Amino acid sequence: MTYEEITKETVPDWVRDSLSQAKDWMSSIDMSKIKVPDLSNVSLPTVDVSQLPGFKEAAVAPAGMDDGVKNFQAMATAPPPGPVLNKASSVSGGSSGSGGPSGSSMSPPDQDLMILTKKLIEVRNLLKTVNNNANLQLPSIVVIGSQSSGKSSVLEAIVGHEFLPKGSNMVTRRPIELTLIHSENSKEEYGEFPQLGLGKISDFKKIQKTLTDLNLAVPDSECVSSKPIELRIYSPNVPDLTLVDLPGYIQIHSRHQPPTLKQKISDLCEMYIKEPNIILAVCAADVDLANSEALRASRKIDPLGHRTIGVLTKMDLVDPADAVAKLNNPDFPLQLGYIGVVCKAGGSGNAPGQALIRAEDNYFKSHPEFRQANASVGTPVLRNRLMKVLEEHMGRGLYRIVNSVEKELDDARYQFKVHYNDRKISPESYVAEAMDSLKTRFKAFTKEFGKPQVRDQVRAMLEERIREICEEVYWNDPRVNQLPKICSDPIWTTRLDLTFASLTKSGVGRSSVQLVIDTLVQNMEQMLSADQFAHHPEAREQILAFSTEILRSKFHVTVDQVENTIKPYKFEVECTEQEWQEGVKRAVTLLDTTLSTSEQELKTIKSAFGRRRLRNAIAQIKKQEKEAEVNGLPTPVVAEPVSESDREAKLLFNAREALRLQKHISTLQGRLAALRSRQCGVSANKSCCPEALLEVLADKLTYTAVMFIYVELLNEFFFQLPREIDNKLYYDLNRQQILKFANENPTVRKHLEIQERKATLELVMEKLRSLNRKH
Ligand SMILES: Nc1nc2c(ncn2[C@@H]2O[C@H](COP(=O)(O)OP(=O)(O)OP(=O)(O)O)[C@@H](O)[C@H]2O)c(=O)[nH]1
Repeated sequence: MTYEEITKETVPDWVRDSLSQAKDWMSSIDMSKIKVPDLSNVSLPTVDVSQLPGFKEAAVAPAGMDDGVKNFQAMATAPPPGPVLNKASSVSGGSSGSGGPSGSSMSPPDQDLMILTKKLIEVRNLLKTVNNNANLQLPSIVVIGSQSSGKSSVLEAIVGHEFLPKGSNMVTRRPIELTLIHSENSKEEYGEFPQLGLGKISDFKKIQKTLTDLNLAVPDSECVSSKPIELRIYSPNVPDLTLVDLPGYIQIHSRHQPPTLKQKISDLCEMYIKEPNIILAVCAADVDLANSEALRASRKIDPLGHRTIGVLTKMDLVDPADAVAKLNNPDFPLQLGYIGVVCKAGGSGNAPGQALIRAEDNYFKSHPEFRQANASVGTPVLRNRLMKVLEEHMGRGLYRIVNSVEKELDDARYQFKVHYNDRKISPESYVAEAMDSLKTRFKAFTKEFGKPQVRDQVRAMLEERIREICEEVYWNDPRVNQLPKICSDPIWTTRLDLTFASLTKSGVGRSSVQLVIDTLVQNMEQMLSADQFAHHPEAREQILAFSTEILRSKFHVTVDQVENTIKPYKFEVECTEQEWQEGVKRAVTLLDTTLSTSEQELKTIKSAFGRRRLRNAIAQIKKQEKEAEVNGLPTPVVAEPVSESDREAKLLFNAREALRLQKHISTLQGRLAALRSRQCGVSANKSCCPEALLEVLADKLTYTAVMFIYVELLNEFFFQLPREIDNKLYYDLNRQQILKFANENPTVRKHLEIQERKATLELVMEKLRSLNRKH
């Protein structure tokens, strides 16, 4: 391509101007002082323009300049890449020329070569996060070969480190998807297992150990699994490549291995060597190529050898002349050729790296047969060829992948529009929204659960207690109906004091605080079971735990406060006439409800047994009771019948219950009449109307208790809980926990997935378009 052709195309004006300026300067300077690289097949003037005064300033890319322009700068200063299978990379110059695997960083031609591959590897990694659609696959180099053919040694020579599992017990059991990432500006070399999230591993022994463990985790009974292990290696000494190491082909299975193993390995390899992947068929040079399983498999799937590279390992183990002859393998010619390597020099085995490459280079140089035949040999040559072939295949697949990504993107955009009306969310916004809605519901609850509601609860609890006390002390005593006449009798005043004490000393503080706490916890549980929190059991438990924690921390102090403040009522209660009237009213209501409950129970018994039968049975019981009384015997007890079929016993039992209820109803009616009488209209007659006095007392206890429960417990809880929710479930969460929380909700997970897929595909599309233009 001529200078004019180059500049006419996609080059921005400022670059064209700089180059044209450079061209003018060239004619005015002394060419003899300038270093002239070999640009024989380019029609640019043979000059390294970067050496020219003023070029550097002009060529510094302005911020935001895209990679295409940067590439062009590189192209302007470097010799152009040769054809894909450049014979210059044979033993005559290639083994030392293309940058050793563990030597310095890539030389400029390699950098150029790698840009498309690098970008497409990025694209590939992005696509992997979207889905496993076969149409979105970019080519990888798949390494196949018989066991011990030297596959691992070749891969390690390319990487420059020993990191693959070793051992006799079939240690490669899963595909290892290896991505090599050339990190130009860093000296750091490390590996990462993206599926495991172990972070950077700089020790290659550790990488080897992890790989071995992952492989050996496949049980002996299965021996092989198709689940790949992903490994990424970052280094300034590796080219950008994607490789897959597979279990080696076997001839026969051993005693402990499954009989289907041979077939399983073949199937696994066949799955991987399909289009668009490139096949690296590894064969040991000391074995007859006609028997090579790798070549056999590749011939089946790639009969014309368009995408197969043959690698002959162990070249040192055969006569050099024979080795050269094997490289031309006429039985199965490959368009991408054969390359010979020695990955274990001197028989002792060098660690992969510089020393191994030097030893290999020495070996090939020390045998003139290779030089004379201009044979393609050496790991650097192999490495270079892999880069070129991968780039070429990636370039070829570009159009196909652009189309597939476009289709996927259209689909993702459609789904996003139809299902979510293009509404964007983020895991963070979802967490914030979930917490806000919880806090809003909590606030609504605090309004609903004000002092009046708490008071109702505590009062209802004390009413129940009054009922129990009255039943025990008054309503079960037959003399109580004479009370209006005999209430000044000391026996009744003493009883009144006892009743009074049993209410005030019954642990009102503890039980009222516990009652409020139970209600709060119950409400929290209800709140957290509703809506979105139903999807977040862990967060729900956490909120409940710190709610209970706040309440627990306030429990004792609130109980003490309540008990202290109600202490004066343990000795006396003063009340106004107004308060007394209110007390009487409440006592009447209490008796009314108790009365109607008893009446209802009696009615149920009557309708179950019939009035006549019941009357007769009651008469029989009364007779028995009379006889017992006459004879000075205790009242006969009728036990509850065990068998449902014992109808007679059941009747007698219920008759006794009906008798009790009749007496009870009569007592309650008597008490109601007393409470409604003029006698109970004034507070001076307390001992005649104990129910009213207990009601007055309960009211005072309730007001006092609720006041302190509100101040010490509720206010604190209402204030602290929203802050705890913010601190522990919002600010404290790391990115991982936020993602986990959001993904627990299936609706949100789906929304995020489609949104993520769309965003990734848009990014991929952008990268692909820019690459496509450059390509
Ligand atoms: N002499 C010599 N030995 C080699 C060469 N390449 C590999 N070897 C040796 O061959 C043996 C097998 O090599 P590996 O790289 O483990 O072979 P593999 O194909 O990965 O073996 P499996 O993973 O068991 O299938 C090892 O002892 C290597 O040291 C070579 O170029 N020359």
